[in-house]
Amino acid sequence: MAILELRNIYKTYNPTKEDKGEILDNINLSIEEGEFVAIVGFSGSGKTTLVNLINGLLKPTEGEVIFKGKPVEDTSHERGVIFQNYSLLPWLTVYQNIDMAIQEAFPKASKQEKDVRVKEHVEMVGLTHALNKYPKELSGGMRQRVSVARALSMNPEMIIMDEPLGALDALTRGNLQDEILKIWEVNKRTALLITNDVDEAMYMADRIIPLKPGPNATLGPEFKINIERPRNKTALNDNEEYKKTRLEIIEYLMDLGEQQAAKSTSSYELPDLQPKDFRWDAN
Ligand SMILES: Nc1ncnc2c1ncn2[C@@H]1O[C@H](COP(=O)(O)OP(=O)(O)OP(=O)(O)O)[C@@H](O)[C@H]1O
Repeated sequence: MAILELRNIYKTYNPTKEDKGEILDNINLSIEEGEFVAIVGFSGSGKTTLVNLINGLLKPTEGEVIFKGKPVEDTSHERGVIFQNYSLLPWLTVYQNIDMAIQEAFPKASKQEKDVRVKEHVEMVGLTHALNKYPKELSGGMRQRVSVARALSMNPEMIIMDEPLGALDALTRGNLQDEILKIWEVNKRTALLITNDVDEAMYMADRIIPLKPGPNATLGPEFKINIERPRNKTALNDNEEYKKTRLEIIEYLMDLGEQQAAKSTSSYELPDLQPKDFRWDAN
């Protein structure tokens, strides 16, 4: 059963102006319960706008976002978002940041239940030693771990990730990818990852859907990643299916980039593409 459906989404931030600045157009997507879907997009193509529409922070100009059969009207702890920029409250400790989220999702839980839940999730991301630290005392990787713990502590049915690991070094990024995958598999959640990293998308997702460059960005054809889980980064480099699909995706994105460059006088950035013969070393 589809847990999330995007139906004919059109989004502009200036509906009344002559130059409407259309961001997204004709976005249609259906995500099944338990799936892990990645959307790979060009910089500035409208990825965050799409996340905010799904999350309920924004409303589509036209079309509908349907979650569990009902139109999304507002944010909800059923959809946990892990943002690009950690978004922790700087005046609260790790414990307090997570406690606040739990308070919102489980207002009737007792103090002790909430305490157990905070500690359980902090432990899940290996930060028990930093429970009483403030965000400024943590590294980027640790802050992002807190964001992951906070999103998951609300027990969301769907985890939505907006380029959550972009700012991290390769080792921390690899470790967090594995942690997120573990949590997704063990808890049988649905996940949507927005990224500009094709390899990250291929390692984590069941299907990859490109978001074409805007204005009027729309979704491209999906690429299925038919590779058994758990996936092993070293083995993936020699997996024929992986190599073939990776090449298809990269060629598709490069073609899109070239078409866009021919149309546009302004410069823009491609997704994080690596040369076709690049080998991804395991961490
Ligand atoms: N509140 C807003 N009002 C007007 N325009 C906006 C607003 N938010 C975003 N935009 C514009 O919408 C377009 C898409 O922005 P968005 O942040 O969704 O893209 P993105 O793919 O997430 O970008 P990046 O890869 O840089 O994070 C950009 O041209 C941006 O300037």
